[in-house]
Order: sequence, then C-alpha cells, then structure tokens
Amino acid sequence: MELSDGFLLQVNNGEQWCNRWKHPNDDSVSHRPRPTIFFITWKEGLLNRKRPFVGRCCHSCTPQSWVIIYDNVFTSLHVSVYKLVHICVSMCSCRQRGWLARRLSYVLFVMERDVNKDMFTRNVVDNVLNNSRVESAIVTVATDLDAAASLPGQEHKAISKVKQKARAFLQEMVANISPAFIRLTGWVLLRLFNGFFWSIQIHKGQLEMVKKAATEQNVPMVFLPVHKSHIDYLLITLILFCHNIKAPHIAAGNNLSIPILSTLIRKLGGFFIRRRMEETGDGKKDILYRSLLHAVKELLRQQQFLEVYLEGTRSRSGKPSTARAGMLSIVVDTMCTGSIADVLVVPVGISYDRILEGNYNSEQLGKPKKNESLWGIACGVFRMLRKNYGCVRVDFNQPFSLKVTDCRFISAFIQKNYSCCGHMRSFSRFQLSLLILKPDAQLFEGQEEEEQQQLNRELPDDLSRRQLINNLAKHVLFTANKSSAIMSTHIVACLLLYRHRQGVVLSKLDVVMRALHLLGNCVNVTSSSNRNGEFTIAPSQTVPALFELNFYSNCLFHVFISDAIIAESESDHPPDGLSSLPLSQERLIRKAAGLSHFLVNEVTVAPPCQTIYQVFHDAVTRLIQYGVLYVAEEDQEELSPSPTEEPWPKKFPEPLSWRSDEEDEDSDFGEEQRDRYLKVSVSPEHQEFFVFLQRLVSPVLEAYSGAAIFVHSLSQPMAESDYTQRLFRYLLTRTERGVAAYGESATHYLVKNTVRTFKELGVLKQRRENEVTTLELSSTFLPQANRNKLLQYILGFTLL
Ligand SMILES: CCCCCCCCCCCCCCCCCC(=O)SCCNC(=O)CCNC(=O)[C@H](O)C(C)(C)COP(=O)(O)OP(=O)(O)OC[C@H]1O[C@@H](n2cnc3c(N)ncnc32)[C@H](O)[C@@H]1OP(=O)(O)O
Ligand SMILES: O=P(O)(O)OC[C@H](O)CO
Repeated sequence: MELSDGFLLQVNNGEQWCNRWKHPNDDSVSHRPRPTIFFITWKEGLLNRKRPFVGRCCHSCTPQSWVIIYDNVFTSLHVSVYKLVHICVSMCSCRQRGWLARRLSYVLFVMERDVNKDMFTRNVVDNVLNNSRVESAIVTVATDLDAAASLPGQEHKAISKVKQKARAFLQEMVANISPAFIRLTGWVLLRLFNGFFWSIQIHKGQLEMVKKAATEQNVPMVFLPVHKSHIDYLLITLILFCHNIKAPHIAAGNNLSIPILSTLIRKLGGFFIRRRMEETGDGKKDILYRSLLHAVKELLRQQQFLEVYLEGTRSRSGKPSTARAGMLSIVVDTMCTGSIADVLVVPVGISYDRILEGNYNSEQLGKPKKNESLWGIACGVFRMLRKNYGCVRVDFNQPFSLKVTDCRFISAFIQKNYSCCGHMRSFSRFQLSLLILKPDAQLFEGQEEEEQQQLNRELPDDLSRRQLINNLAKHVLFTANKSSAIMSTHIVACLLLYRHRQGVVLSKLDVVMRALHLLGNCVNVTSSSNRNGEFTIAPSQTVPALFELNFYSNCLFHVFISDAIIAESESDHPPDGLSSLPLSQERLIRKAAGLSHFLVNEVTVAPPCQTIYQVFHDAVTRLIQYGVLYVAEEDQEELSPSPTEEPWPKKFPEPLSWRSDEEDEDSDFGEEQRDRYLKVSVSPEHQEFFVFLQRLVSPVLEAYSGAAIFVHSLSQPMAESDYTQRLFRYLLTRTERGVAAYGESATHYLVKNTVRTFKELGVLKQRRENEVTTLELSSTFLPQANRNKLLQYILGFTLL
C-alpha cells in the first residue's frame, strides 16, 4: 500500500495544532508556514525507509515492457519523492547566479524548458479531411442530404457543404499548441499551485522512467490518468513540462468549450470531443462526426502524445468510474492497422488530500451540476487561494508497449479480429441473475432466455473485440487507481467511519494532525475533562459531512476490497455479524465471487487478467496469515461437484482467454479441489479488524437493499429520472431520520449505480420513447416472490 508521505510523519508543532483545535475552520491560521521543516523532516523520514517502487506494469500482460522499460537506477530513486517547486528551483540554472536571478527563478525556469513549435503537429485538419474514412463519410452524408433535398445531380455542392461542416468540426477538435503560451501558463501555474498546495509530490524515478521511454522508444505515448479534479490535466502537463517532456494532446469534453476558455485550452493541448456520440435527429449514427474522431490517428501518426480520461467524468465517489473505451479503441486500431509501429501506454494515478471541487457534495445531495463558465472558474481559483488544500501526489506508472509481441491484450485482439479465430468466454449478467434466482432458474424460459441466446450467438466477433478493448481500459484504470497514493485524510476518514464511528481519543488514533485539520467540519474534536484533557475525535453526523468523509474513505476502498468482500460473505448474518460455525472455504469464495459480480458498478476486485477465484483465494490465504481466519478442519474428501454445478474454477470463466492450455495444466488452481473449513479468530483484535472489513462494504449493501425494497413501489412504467429522484428521496429520508445505519448509503452516486445495476441485472427494463427513458419491472421480476429473492440475496450478506 502506497501511503502519502504526509502520513508517515507527525508534524511536531504542538502549539500550532492547539490553535487549530480552537479555530478548526480558520484556514488562514495554518495556510502559510511550514514548508522547510516539513520538507526536511519528511525527506529524512523517507530516506530511512525501503519502500517498494510503485507503478510497475503488469508482469503477466506485458512481460517485455516489464523488463525493457525499466532500469534499476529508478529503484535507487525510489525514495526521491520531491516537491515540484523544489525540483524547479534546483533544476534551474539560476542557483549559480545572483540575487536578481534568484528572484526571477520561475521565469528563468520556464524559459529554459525544452518546448518548441517543431515538436507539435502540422496540417492535421487537411490530412484528416483527406483520410479515406472521412472522405467516404462525407460522400455518404452528402448523398443523404442530396436525396433528402431532392436535388439529384448536385453532389458537388452537397459534398463541399458537408466538407465545410467537417472542417468546422475539426477546427474545434484539433489543438493548436503554442509553446509561448505553455511557458506563460507554466509560470502562472507554478505560482498558483505554490499557494494552493502544501506540496506537489512526484516520484523522481517514475519521471525518469517516462522520460527514458519518451526519448529512447521514439513512439507516441498515451497517458491514461484517473480523473479526480479539473486540476488533473493542469498538473500532468505542468509536470511533463518541468521535465522537458512534450505536452500531450488532451481529449476534453465539449462541456469545456466555452468562449475564450476554448481558445486557451486549444493552445495548451486540449481538443474537444463530444462525451457521447449521440445520434443525429433522425435516429441515425452521426457517421461524419465519428469519422472525424479518427483525427486522433493523425496525431499519433505525427508522433504526438495523447492524454485521455477514460472515465469521461470526474469521480464523484472517490472510486474510479467505469472506463469508456471509444478513444482507446482508436489508439488500438491505429496500431493494429500499421499506421504506427507501437504506442506506449502510461497509466497515471493522482491523489489529493482534500476535495478541490466545491460542488461535489451538493451533487451528492441531489443538486444538479452547474455548467462550466468563466465566472465559475474565476470563483474556483479565488476559493482555492483562500483555502489550504494540503498535498497532491501524481504517480506515473511504467509505460507499457501495445506492440503485438508484448501486450497480451493486443495479441489476443489481433488473433480475434484480424485472423478471426477463437472464442471469448465472458461472464454474463444472465448468470448473475441465475445466482440470485437459482432455485427457479426455469423462470428464464421465455423472452429473456431467447435474448440471452441471441447475445451468446453474437458474442464472438464485434462483442469480443469490444470486450478486449474494454478489458484493456479496465486494466489501465485499475493500475492507475492502485498506484494512486493513499493520503492521510483518506485513512483518517476511513478509520473514523468504519472503525471508530462513535469517536476515539486522539492518542489512540495515531494519525497526523494535519489530516484532521484538512477534514475541517467533517470531524468533531472535543476535549474531555476526565481524560487528562485528551481530545476525542468523532465523525460529524451531518449528512454533508458523512458524504464527504465517504468520498475520502472510498479512496482506499480498493486496498481492502477483496478482504472486505470475503468478510461480508463470511456469515449467514448471525446477530454479531460473526459466525460461530466453521464455513466451507469453497462456499465462502463462491459467495464472495457472486457479490463482487453483483457490485460490479461499485468495486473492481481485480484486473481483467486475474480470475476472481484467484483473487479471493489469495484474500482468504492472507486473512489466514494475519490470523484473522483459521482453519478449523480440513476436508479429507476431494470436492466432487454436485450434479447441477460445474466444478468451481470453471464456474466463473476467465475474462480473457489468452492463458494457454499448458499454462492451465500447470496452474495450481486446477488442483485446488480439497475444501477446508474456516472460522474467525476469537481474539478481540482480529474480530475488530473483521468487523471493520465488513463495515467498509455495509453502506453499499445498505443502498442496494434500500433499492431492492423500493423496487416494490414500481407498479407502472416511470421516467428513469423520476424513479432515480424518488429512490434518492427515499434513501435520504432514511438517513435524515436516522433510520439508516450508514447515512452515506444515500449518496447520489450510489443511487444512480443501484438503478444501473438493476437494469443490467434485468430487474428493471428500460424503454426509450420520445427521447424519454422509462423504467418498468421486467417480466422476471414482476412476481413479488422474485423481488423478495433479490432482497434476500442482498440481506444474505453481513449488514452491520
Ligand atoms: C506547463 C504548462 C501547463 C499547462 C497546463 C495546460 C493543461 C491543458 C489544458 C487543456 C486541457 C483541457 C481540458 C481537458 C479535460 C480533460 C477531461 C475530460 O474532458 S474527460 C471527457 C472527455 N473524454 C472522454 O470522454 C474520454 C473517454 N470516453 C470515450 O472514449 C468514449 O467512448 C467516447 C467519448 C469516445 C465515445 O462515447 P460513446 O458514447 O462511448 O460512443 P460509442 O459507444 O458510440 O463509441 C464511439 C466509437 O468508439 C468505439 N468503441 C467504443 N467502445 C469500444 C470498445 N470497447 N472497443 C472497441 N471500440 C469501441 C465504437 O465502436 C465507436 O466507433 P465507430 O463505430 O464510430 O467506428
Ligand atoms: O466531471 P464532469 O462530468 O463535470 O466533467 C469533467 C471533465 O473534465 C470535463 O469534460
């Protein structure tokens, strides 16, 4: 687990912190002082620790990059976590110069960076317009126009009209990077960020690795970061600029295309795309726009770097949102069709101590998102200047090559699409519904079954291609998220919500004071007179505070998630949440796998190259090693699958089928057929940890059980937006009245996810009529008994 460096330190300035308790929300008290001491203490603390190098690429998916794009020298830099500003000053030649030069260090620093016009694109618009796919799209659209206007014979006129339209689209889409503007913005950002943040932390070894790959491999790089804030893309370009790495072209949602700002954005590398490829007015695909999206190919052909936010939106939960793979599919196609020899993919993790965007909480409270505007941006900058936002850490992962010989995703992709062989096995939602309704599997006879068979027939070609690229996107996002540093605020929020919800004395919670200060109103700090004046810390129980703490806590959800799901699946919910009867490991893992599939919109337990079985098996082994679980008895009999069930490891097929048969034969998993019976340790410490794990998932399960109860009220079709709003009101009322055990179960993102999951599961059926999406119960879940089974399935996990 990667910790924020702040977490490793205690800042020993008692008086300052006493003041802070007296003025917990007065940011001005703490905003300015501390850097030098903080930096030295922190650096010394780090130098004595051997910490693993964060961000190596996946050994099993990209074995060659794992070796080639790495150097042991990066490991020796593993403790060199720097403050960006320190790097700037130390790298700048002004150190050797006089007083004035030192005063002008930022100016000199940005002037010395290596950025010039020749690094960037030329003639992109014209080249794209001459591309064969674009040309044929223009002709098709022009022909349609022609026919619609009943003007046969006027093709040329129609074509030039469509071409003009395409040119206008492209001019919006294509960036026009200006080195001078980058320098100027670099200077402004260095100054601004110095005020916004205590420090911007980057790993020198990681940057060296990226730089080496960028200079030696001479192929385009694609940066794929997690998306937490609008500051993300400013930070990445700034960091690359500071290290003389070329600025990437950034795919920006057209919600940011507002006057003045759009010009600035294009000068800094942004290019605008629609976030949804919505259909044209007549319900057809907008083939012209889609073909123009392939301008990205031209960028890659001209060796440009690209930056794509796979989630397409900033995380509102602290957890990464689902990856969307359209842009990535263009990158993959560009390489597979031979337009470029290779691409290096760089997942990027970003972590903030504190939420930067003021509107997240109001969105979670059900208020609509405010559209971006210049005024909004100015207010945001002003707000940031007045507050203290702690630290930010950016982790660049090891670049990996997409080349066929290396990346197994791509070799599988090529095999499936360019030589048309093989079949993809994929877990379907249908199987999951079966898990919930197992005893009545025959219920699926009829319409849904037919739909499913149809889907299965269609699986091999386009769906498997999509699935592979989706898996690549999921893997990258998983890696980027895993490499994101855990900040002290995340740890404190998590401990307060799920370990010490009723409060804890400060001395017991051994954390940095700084985190408590940054959490501000979300925590209550009280001084108890009977405990030698010790401070007690407890989470504030107001709804906004719980939502905000939940956001921070979710940032370390991925660290515990597989253990937590095992803990959740451990019992058939006895009153204390801890079963006294030994539990079959095989049953436990099966139940955990079911839950992780059910919660697929909330958690990603493993990257697509690992089987769920493997991950949960490892989690059980880990919990046994910790002593939290112990083996009560070994089964002497080999597990023999029941006649109705497949042998376990085959039950949930691997998402990717690149493992050869030989590898499968060598694997331990095939042999793991002997069951054993597990119990939870009786030691209070272990039980406390186990309950903590269970609590981590409880708010999510509480939201889903609430949604399963609410589904009973859906007696007739309802607009999706109304349904979501009513469900949200229902959950929020439970929270406000104190009925909900976990107030954070009513966050708006959870509400939206439950609706999405129930649609995917086939509980809710959606129809689109007159541009409105309506929801109704599917025929399978029309009988109340089946809706009850859904609820019973959720309640079958431990809800503490
Ligand atoms: C030192 C100086 C400092 C300076 C600092 C300066 C900093 C820079 C400033 C400038 C920055 C500006 C702001 C940047 C903002 C970034 C953050 C964002 O905006 S985030 C928001 C913006 N970013 C994003 O949204 C990026 C992520 N989103 C995506 O990639 C989306 O998929 C989409 C937007 C491309 C399409 O939307 P979607 O509704 O999904 O559409 P469809 O499903 O219809 O698919 C379209 C096509 O893709 C295909 N396809 C799809 N999936 C697959 C697959 N699995 N497999 C294969 N193919 C797949 C599909 O077949 C189809 O192809 P075709 O049939 O037409 O040939
Ligand atoms: O989080 P969103 O949905 O406001 O989108 C943020 C993106 O950076 C803008 O395209």
